[in-house]
Amino acid sequence: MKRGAIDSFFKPSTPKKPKYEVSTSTSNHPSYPFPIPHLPPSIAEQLGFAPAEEGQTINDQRDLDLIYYQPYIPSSIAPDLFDFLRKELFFQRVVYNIKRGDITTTIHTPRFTTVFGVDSTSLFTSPTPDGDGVATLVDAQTNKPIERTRYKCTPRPLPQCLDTLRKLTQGTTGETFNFCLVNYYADGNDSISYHSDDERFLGANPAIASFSLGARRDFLMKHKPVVAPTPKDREGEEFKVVKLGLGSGDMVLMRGATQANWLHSVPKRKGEAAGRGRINVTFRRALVREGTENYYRYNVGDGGVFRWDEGEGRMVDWKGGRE
Ligand SMILES: O=C(O)CCC(=O)C(=O)O
Ligand SMILES: [Fe+2]
Repeated sequence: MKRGAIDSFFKPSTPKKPKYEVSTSTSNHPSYPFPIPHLPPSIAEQLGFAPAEEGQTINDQRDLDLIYYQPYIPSSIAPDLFDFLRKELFFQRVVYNIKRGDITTTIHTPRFTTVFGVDSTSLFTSPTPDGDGVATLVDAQTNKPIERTRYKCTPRPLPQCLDTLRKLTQGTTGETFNFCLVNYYADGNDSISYHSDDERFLGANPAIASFSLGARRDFLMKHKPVVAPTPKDREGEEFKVVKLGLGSGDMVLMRGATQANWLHSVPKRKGEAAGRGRINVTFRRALVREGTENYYRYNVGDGGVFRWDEGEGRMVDWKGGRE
């Protein structure tokens, strides 16, 4: 008997992770660099059991209104959903300039991003059920194709895989979403700094559903500085930093007064999970065109497309199929 055979006889066999079966149907659109396969049937089927756990309300500090699903995506499919999205979506690494007075600063977004969706003034017609049809952008009121000048950017419809998750999330939360932003944090050096998603184009008290897949990362929240106390502010009130160690499959719904009053971030980190990737998927609702322009500007930009390379184990410049 060969040595390896004895080893494998005595070692408890680690079951090979069943790889999902790739769907042959795809979502296509002229704005996509390449087609995106539909959700693998095994993932789609198990999503029927989501949310895997009931949401826990976190509202023990002023203006904080969260529902934390730990997890939302069943643990049986979270690893496959992570692999699928990382492999099948296209990403950008956006660089942009900000001007403050005479000074221009170049910002290198410290993560990969991608975005799909359009604000509520427009909508994409549904493609045919077999997925072969191509969605066209129409006016939400008249249902007529939009004028070419409505957007400077090129809005992209949600692919079936993300639209399935969007509908599920709408059903669970009772909220409506028309945008999907995806972040890929390649390792512990990728991050998002403290900010709030309080843009006017989201309207008052926006609800944002935020999913985590892959490596566990800390999600920190802190109250915005109270500059001019109003009657509802309490003298000397102190806020605690909220720290959620978001694991694969978790979902945080941020709603109510949260965005207006709290900042959130995913800081850089060193150590154990720092070398592994993490995907964040957020669903939001933009009400007006500025939202669409803003989201495409900061999540697509004008640089190249990246795609996951399984052999290299990293995102690589994607040049296929372009003339
Ligand atoms: O990655 C996360 O969990 C947060 C992402 C986020 O805050 C954003 O995209 O606005
Ligand atoms: Fe955010």
